[in-house]
Amino acid sequence: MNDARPPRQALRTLPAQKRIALIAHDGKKSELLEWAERWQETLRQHHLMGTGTTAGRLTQQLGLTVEGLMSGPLGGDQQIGARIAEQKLDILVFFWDPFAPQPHDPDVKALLRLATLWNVPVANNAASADFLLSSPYLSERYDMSIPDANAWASARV
Ligand SMILES: O=C(CO)COP(=O)(O)O
Repeated sequence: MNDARPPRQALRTLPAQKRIALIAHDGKKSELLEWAERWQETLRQHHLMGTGTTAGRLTQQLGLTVEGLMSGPLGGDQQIGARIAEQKLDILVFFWDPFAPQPHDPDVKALLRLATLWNVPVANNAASADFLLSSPYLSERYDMSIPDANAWASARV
């Protein structure tokens, strides 16, 4: 089995104003909307993005400005994953539904894998999202470790 791993870690500093992705599967959308309503004043201070339907609901029901990407089953999870790989996302709030298999389950798994790999803070439910948004790091710069992509590439040529 290939067990290659990045040989070194690099430093990444998250900005004080965070780029936050908000995503919910259909069975969890009302829960996310309720949660976001409670946190809307805090959320307004950051840059928000989301998969198509989730972003549309947040804008329509709460008046939040949310950059809407493609709907999840059409590639939205992959777009958020690409933001992570490019260090353009700081926090992921993803209420995925443990009771409903999704047609795009491989995309969901890929997104969660990239978030873990790149050390992105993730909340999968309302309680973990409460903890994340009440962290003092939310409104401060924050230093963290990520895989050193250059060291990884040069170790493999
Ligand atoms: O399916 C999703 C995440 O996997 C969410 O997509 P929508 O926000 O477009 O419903």
